[in-house]
Amino acid sequence: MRKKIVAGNWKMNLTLAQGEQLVNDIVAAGIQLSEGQEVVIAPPFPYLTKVKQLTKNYPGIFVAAQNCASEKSGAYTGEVAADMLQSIGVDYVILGHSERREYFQESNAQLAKKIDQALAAGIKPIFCCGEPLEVRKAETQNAFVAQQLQESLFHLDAAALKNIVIAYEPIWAIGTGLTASAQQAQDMHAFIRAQIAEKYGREAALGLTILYGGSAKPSNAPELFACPDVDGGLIGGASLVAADFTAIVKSF
Ligand SMILES: O=C[C@H](O)COP(=O)(O)O
Repeated sequence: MRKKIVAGNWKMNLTLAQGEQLVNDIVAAGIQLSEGQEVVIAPPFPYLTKVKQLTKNYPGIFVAAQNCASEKSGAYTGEVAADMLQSIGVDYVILGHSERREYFQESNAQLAKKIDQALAAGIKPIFCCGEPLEVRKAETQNAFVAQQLQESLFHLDAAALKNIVIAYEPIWAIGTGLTASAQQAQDMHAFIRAQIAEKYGREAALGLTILYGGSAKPSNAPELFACPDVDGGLIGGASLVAADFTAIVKSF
């Protein structure tokens, strides 16, 4: 059975004190996770160690970084290497978020290098893919997402792919209040799984965790998570409010 994950991406929000309060409120909610269910918290870099420390006694709660460097080490001022993240106990790293692609010009090829760095460090990538509105309007979203997968992931072998989580995030639904319908999410998730099956075989595809991201909230999470190919969510805005995030986790 594949893993189910609800991940909270704080993006560039909160002070350390606010982040600590949020994590304390989340753990105090006493979420009961079943086997194979995980909660992942992705704070900004400076808070990773603190969040790891606050969650270390809660099995099923993991910590993610929001990015890592495409190089291993060296003269790259301002960058954070995957090995550094591993050295402070980070479990996952979000790679290829549409905000990184848009504002920091991250390409599919560069993301392939980041994926390799993360895997070499023993950190599991949460690889984000998804189409902008004009692509959705032109109904070419499948080809767009297939290219993202091919150019950033398909150089991996089947063993490496087992450590990848994919997050489908239609860009038109991120932070806009517009959510993909459950049917739109299911259709794309099934398409992604079919792409993986074609390249890596049915067993690999069935074992792959695929998250949905884009204006997910307590009111729509149950319907989205009920879709057979939706294995949880990558939550932005709603992950900053403990009551909303824990309500989404309870929709597993
Ligand atoms: O990483 C999270 C996604 O960008 C979704 O953000 P959102 O829930 O605020 O739309």
